[in-house]
Amino acid sequence: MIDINGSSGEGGGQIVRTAVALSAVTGEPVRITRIREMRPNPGLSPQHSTAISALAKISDARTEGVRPGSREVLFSPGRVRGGVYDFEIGTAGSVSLLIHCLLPALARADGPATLTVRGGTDVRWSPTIDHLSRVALPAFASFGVRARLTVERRGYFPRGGGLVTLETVPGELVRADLSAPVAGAVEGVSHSSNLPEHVVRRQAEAAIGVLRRAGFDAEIAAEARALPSTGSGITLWSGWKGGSALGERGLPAERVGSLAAEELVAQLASKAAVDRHLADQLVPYLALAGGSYTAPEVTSHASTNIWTASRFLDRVISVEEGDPATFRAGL
Ligand SMILES: Nc1ncnc2c1ncn2[C@@H]1O[C@H](COP(=O)(O)OP(=O)(O)OP(=O)(O)O)[C@@H](O)[C@H]1O
Repeated sequence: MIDINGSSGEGGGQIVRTAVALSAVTGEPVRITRIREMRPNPGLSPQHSTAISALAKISDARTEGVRPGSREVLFSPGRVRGGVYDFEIGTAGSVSLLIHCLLPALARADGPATLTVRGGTDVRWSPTIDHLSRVALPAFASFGVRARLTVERRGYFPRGGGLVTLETVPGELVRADLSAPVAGAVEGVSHSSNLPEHVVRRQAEAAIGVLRRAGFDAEIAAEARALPSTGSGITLWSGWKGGSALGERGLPAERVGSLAAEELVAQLASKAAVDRHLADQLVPYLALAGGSYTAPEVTSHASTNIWTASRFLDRVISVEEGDPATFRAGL
């Protein structure tokens, strides 16, 4: 049994997701205490407890303390099974974070899996669904993760109701070295639901303006829909780097487009291979398969994720700070 102090480092939800994910992959039971102790709303949020319950279902795990508000969780996994699963995250919780939590286990399952996940696809403080499908999954694929994601319908805060299908095929994870950025054009999607058509156009035009001034051409798809939830956003990507922003009342569409483009331009200015978010999201795969990658910086999410992974796996991850910073894990 591995004991994890959930208030270590960043002390957020990611320690919990990474700990249960690696527990399911290694078969090593884990007890996580002091969960999100320093957050204004301590303990598990509904989003976290849904992720743990979903992973428990896939890995036939025995659990204790998995409910919103809980500060201590026990997770004792069985065998990870492929199959057909249907998960619903209430309160527009992030579909992407749920998938980040399940993916290491699904990659090592006893067969292919098809998941439908309902919840929020473009919500704050989490990867947009396009960051997951266009930036993270291609990078995970370099480590041998075979997954295909289809966005059937977006879901915005607070109503959610997004619908995503994930198909995975298990296999051996393989060492990868992502040391230089992938050269490629900037692509993107500007999207909205139940808002005037000009919102997606203005978001995209503002983004293109910022990107042009920085020397990048971009092709941005426009997606204006009428869905159960209302909202807007834009995600831009190039290789293993992304930038995104979400609309909100009072925030002009031009500002939303510029914010996403400025984020991507800042990431592209670095010689690093991956963006600052992907750098923490890749840690479980680096720890499982070995290899290396470069990132613009070492965030506290990244160092906390390395610490969590080191509790489950012997492979030592070393980090050289700088821009680019190098993350490396031996054979
Ligand atoms: N704009 C973004 N693009 C891509 N990834 C993002 C973005 N914003 C956040 N993330 C990623 O989402 C994850 C958030 O982890 P974090 O622990 O903060 O989540 P949480 O479960 O909401 O926890 P808490 O509420 O305790 O902070 C990290 O992997 C982070 O890199």
